[in-house]
Amino acid sequence: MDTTVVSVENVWKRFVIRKDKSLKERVVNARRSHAHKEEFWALGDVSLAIDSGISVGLVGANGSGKSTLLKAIGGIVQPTSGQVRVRGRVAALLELGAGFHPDLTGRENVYLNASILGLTQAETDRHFDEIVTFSGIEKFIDTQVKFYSSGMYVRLAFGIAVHVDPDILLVDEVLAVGDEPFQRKCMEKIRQFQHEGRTIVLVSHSAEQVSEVCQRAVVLEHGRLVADGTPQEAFRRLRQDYEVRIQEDIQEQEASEASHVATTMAPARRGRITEVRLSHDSDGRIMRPGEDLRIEGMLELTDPLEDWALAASIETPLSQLVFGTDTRLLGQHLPPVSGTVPFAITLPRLEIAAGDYAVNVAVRDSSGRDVDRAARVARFSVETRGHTVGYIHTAPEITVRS
Ligand SMILES: Nc1ncnc2c1ncn2[C@@H]1O[C@H](COP(=O)(O)OP(=O)(O)OP(=O)(O)O)[C@@H](O)[C@H]1O
Repeated sequence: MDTTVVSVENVWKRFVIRKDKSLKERVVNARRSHAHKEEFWALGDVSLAIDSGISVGLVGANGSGKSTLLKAIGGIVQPTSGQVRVRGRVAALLELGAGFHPDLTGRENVYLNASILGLTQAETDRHFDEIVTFSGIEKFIDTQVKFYSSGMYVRLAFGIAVHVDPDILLVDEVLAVGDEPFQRKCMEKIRQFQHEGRTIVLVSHSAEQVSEVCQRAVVLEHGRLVADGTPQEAFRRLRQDYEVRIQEDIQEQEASEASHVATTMAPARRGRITEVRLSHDSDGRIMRPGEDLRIEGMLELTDPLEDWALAASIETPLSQLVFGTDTRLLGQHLPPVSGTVPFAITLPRLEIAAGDYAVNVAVRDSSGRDVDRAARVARFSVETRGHTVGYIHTAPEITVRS
């Protein structure tokens, strides 16, 4: 039996962007057809088949085509070429307010939306109270939606989407707009949907959310599907790409700082952090939780340092701080140094979860100012046998009494 409910075959989507800047330019160029238009391919040859009852995450950098692909699945965007086939009723939660008429009240929009999604008036009557209660906006149901806050929009849209009995639910990032209790409620509803065997396609930048909800994730890059696997595999791929971009940004920033120093009277650097490496370099930078992480490097000082501090931190590819400290915080007084100074920082028994991490090192003077800061100067990956989410690693022991 064919279990495919969403089939995307060699889909390409071209947008035409007008390059005119002002109204005057538009009027002047109105008759010259192509000169001021630019074609842009938001999707390039994307193929994807989704089985019934599966939850799939669409992930990728800003502008990579996730929303466009979701809209193509929802039938809101027509592919320039290729085919999208969908079996079953689709409910889509797209960007804020999409599908709502601003001048109509919440109540009128519920009926309008439900009828677009294929419900009769009688069916909508039956679900109406549930939708309003779920949304928690009883007081505002007879207010025009143009006066709603973004959270209220999402509450009502989600309320409608989940009560129209969809076989396939498409969700674009919007959930992040709701407050925490509402997000929790939405996640519960999504879990209930999964339990009932419905299919979910979720666009999200949150690794935690995709890992929690989806069994599968696909990565888009410049409109192309570049990876398809478990959420862990997808985010690993994405983080490698992000790491390359972050390194490029850092290099650009350093180059511009250097040229700033060269062209202005900015004070020259008093020292540099060089040759930073991890003790795991020889081992392909793969660690297991509970191992020691040793960071070694050199300080090349132009001026001697009297009262100074050495700092180290670990962060994720998305720049979330996992751990950080410096010798001052640790109450450790470092001896005066000058010239070339080797240093080593050991973080013993690092119980860190599987993932990719970057190391920052900084040297600070007596006033706490950076003498030098080596951002994302070394990287390592941690691999574990089992699967957990979050930043810390532990091997849980779970017992159940029966
Ligand atoms: N209606 C449109 N007209 C012109 N260009 C568009 C249109 N919709 C999307 N695009 C362009 O297509 C590209 C992909 O957009 P899309 O919204 O699918 O990306 P995304 O991966 O969802 O991004 P984000 O993470 O920022 O939400 C972007 O460069 C965007 O500017």
